Order: sequence, then C-alpha cells, then structure tokens
Amino acid sequence: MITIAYSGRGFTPAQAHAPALALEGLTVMYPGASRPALREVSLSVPTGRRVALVGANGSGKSTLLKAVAGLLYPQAGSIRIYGRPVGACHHRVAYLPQRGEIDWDFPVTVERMVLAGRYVHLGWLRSPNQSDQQRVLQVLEQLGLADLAQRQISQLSGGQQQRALLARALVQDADLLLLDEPLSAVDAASRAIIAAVLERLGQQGKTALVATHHLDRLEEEFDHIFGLEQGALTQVQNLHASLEVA
Ligand SMILES: Nc1ncnc2c1ncn2[C@@H]1O[C@H](COP(=O)(O)OP(=O)(O)OP(=O)(O)O)[C@@H](O)[C@H]1O
Repeated sequence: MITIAYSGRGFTPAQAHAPALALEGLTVMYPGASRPALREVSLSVPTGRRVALVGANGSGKSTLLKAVAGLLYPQAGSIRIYGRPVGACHHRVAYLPQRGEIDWDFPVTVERMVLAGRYVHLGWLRSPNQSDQQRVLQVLEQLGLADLAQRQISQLSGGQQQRALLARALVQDADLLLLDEPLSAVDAASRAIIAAVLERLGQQGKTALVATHHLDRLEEEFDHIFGLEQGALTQVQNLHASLEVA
C-alpha cells in the first residue's frame, strides 16, 4: 500500500502500482435506450499521462467521463481509480463538464465559481480559508482570468467560460482530471494556455483524460489516443514510442 498526499483532510490509500484509471468491460445503458451508450470498454491509463478521447458525436465520450466521475451507474463492468472503486477517492478526481451543462445565468462571480472546486477539501465544518483563496487566485492568474475574477459568470465569453471551468477543476488539486471538451469555443491563445496547463499536469504526475473534437495537434498535446465508435473502443494509439499503454 502507498499513500498519496493531498492538501485536504488527510491521506487516502492508493493501491501500489495501480494505473490511474482502469476500466474492465464497462457497459452503460441510459434508461429507455435501445442500445448501450458504452459497450464493454476496457482500457488502462498509466499515471501521469495525457489521454485524448476521440470519436464522432454520440460515440460515448461524455458517457465514459461521467461514469468515471461517478455520475452514471454502469450496468456491467468495473471502474478502478488508483486501484480503488469510484467514490473511494472522490477528492482525487476532478470533472469538467461540457460548457452547455452549466447554468451560466446563475448569479455568481468567476472567483466564487472557481472556489467551489475547493469544497471537496473542506468537509462540513471548514469554510474556505486564505490558502484556498490564494490557490484560486493562482489558478485564475495561470489561466489569464485574474482580471475577470469579480465579473459575473454570465458576462464571460465562450472561451473565458471554458477557462473558468478548467480553473474550477484545477483548484481541486486532483490527481485524475476528466475534461469534457475543454477546447470547445477557445481561440488559439486560450488553447495554448490550456495545452501548457495539461503539459504541466503531466510533469506533476497528474493524469488527464480529455474528450476532444480538435484532432489537429493531438501528437503535441497528448501521450495516448483512445477512439470510441458507437460506444465501443476502436482505437488505442500510443503517440510517443517511449511510452507503453498498459
Ligand atoms: N441522458 C441521456 N439519456 C439517454 N441517452 C443519452 C443521454 N446522454 C447521452 N445519451 C446517448 O448516449 C450516446 C452517447 O452519448 P455521449 O454524450 O456520451 O456521446 P459523445 O461522444 O460525448 O458526443 P458529443 O461529441 O456530441 O459530446 C448517444 O447515443 C446519446 O444520444
């Protein structure tokens, strides 16, 4: 057994040498659907890798991320995160939903929205303290959002909204990041910022699974590609010969 430190309520054991994520025969069916949205998907993501999840609309990318985030209950198969079942280490997993799933008219500032990413570390009794605030400001700075901290989220552009969502996921200081279309609606400058963030996460030993339709720079921005077609895994590609997909 090993333990991985995190900046919140203590330590949670991770299984020694376990991959960041391991799916075995994962099958998900939405109520009333005629066929599964995910069909017996098995894959393994080693720690510290950036993985692109690609596929046409409706191929199951969001469903896979939601299942790993614990938002959907699979009909069959297993999900292991650092060797543990979903929910055993929820503070370690940060999920960035598609931009369209957020109510951007909700009256809250960018800073408050991003601060919500720290709540997983607070528990019932602790309010955000100065170090939580500092972490938020640091990430806002990193993502070029510091000047917008006090702006209402309804007043952000699409690309700024996308960066605010990423900021909320980053302040969680999770080890596994599940990012659903973080590159949608972003311009070249925002994309460069997000790519730099992903690279840094990899250097810090963090793992990112990213659903994306942006296929032009996969080789520069990711270590592996997983392809989905109608809910089935069709492609596993190792972009860097020196790396091995488990
Ligand atoms: N809440 C839901 N209820 C019923 N069916 C759903 C639901 N969400 C998704 N589906 C179906 O599950 C399948 C996979 O959808 P999913 O959103 O995972 O695809 P995706 O690859 O993320 O698509 P996109 O690229 O458009 O985001 C599709 O056939 C979709 O219609």
